[in-house]
Amino acid sequence: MVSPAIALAFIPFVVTLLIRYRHYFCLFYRAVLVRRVRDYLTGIPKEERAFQYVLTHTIPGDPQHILETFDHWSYHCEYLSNLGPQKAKILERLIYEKAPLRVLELGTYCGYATILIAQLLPLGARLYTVEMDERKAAVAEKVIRLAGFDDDTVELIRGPSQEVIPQLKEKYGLSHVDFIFMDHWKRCYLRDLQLLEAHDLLLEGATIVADNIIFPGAPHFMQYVKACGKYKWRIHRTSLQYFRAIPDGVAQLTWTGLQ
Ligand SMILES: C[S@@+](CC[C@H](N)C(=O)[O-])C[C@H]1O[C@@H](n2cnc3c(N)ncnc32)[C@H](O)[C@@H]1O
Repeated sequence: MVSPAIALAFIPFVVTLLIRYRHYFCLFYRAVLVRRVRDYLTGIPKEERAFQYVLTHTIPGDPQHILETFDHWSYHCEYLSNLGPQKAKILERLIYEKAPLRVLELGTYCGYATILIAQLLPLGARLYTVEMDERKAAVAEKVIRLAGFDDDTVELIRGPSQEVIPQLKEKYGLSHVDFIFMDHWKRCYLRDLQLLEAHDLLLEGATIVADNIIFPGAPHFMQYVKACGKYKWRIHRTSLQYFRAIPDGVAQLTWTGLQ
């Protein structure tokens, strides 16, 4: 049995922890607890609820308006792990600068970054986006079509990245990519980067953008990038989507072509 005096001594420690990490608790509350309760009460998955809101509040065929509607939902209703408006500016600038023709996105989710990228692509460019979760892919498909993009501009590939990447050349006719946006599970970043290298999919000078490099972080991926000598890299410091108080970063790599 813990004596009341010892228990009392812990109170300042617990209070300090709660104050210091309040934003992370808030994230856990919004992203996990609220989601579970609403999933249970409505019987509809969170991403489908978000889509129903977007469908009734947005202008079809206007990708920018769809993005704003998603942002409104994520700020005011339920947290979604979309790229969000701050990081969108970083990605937007890079797409403008690089004007890529063959883009690969790993982790489509609801299609937020997909339509952000697709609306900025030069004429004749194509975006391949990979999602392994069938329910999320179904929502993304509806969002992509709602934004007005057809199969020639955006191809949604259903399946885990580790199975899709080795098939990109033969099955999807994608000989090389010049821009990659990695935003799937962070533990897959390193494996998939090495898969892209092994299957000779990276065009010299290709840009790879990897989200959530600080929170939750991808330390093995960054260690490899820094040590292997095959990439030039930099980190764009920003904050977690829809949580300005939680620091995060987006990594920008350039493939030098050196094996
Ligand atoms: C953070 S969300 C992506 C957000 C999206 N890029 C956006 O900005 O709107 C991560 C998504 O990656 C998907 N995912 C995770 N690991 C994957 C893998 N190995 N292959 C394909 N999809 C994956 C998850 O199902 C989830 O939908």
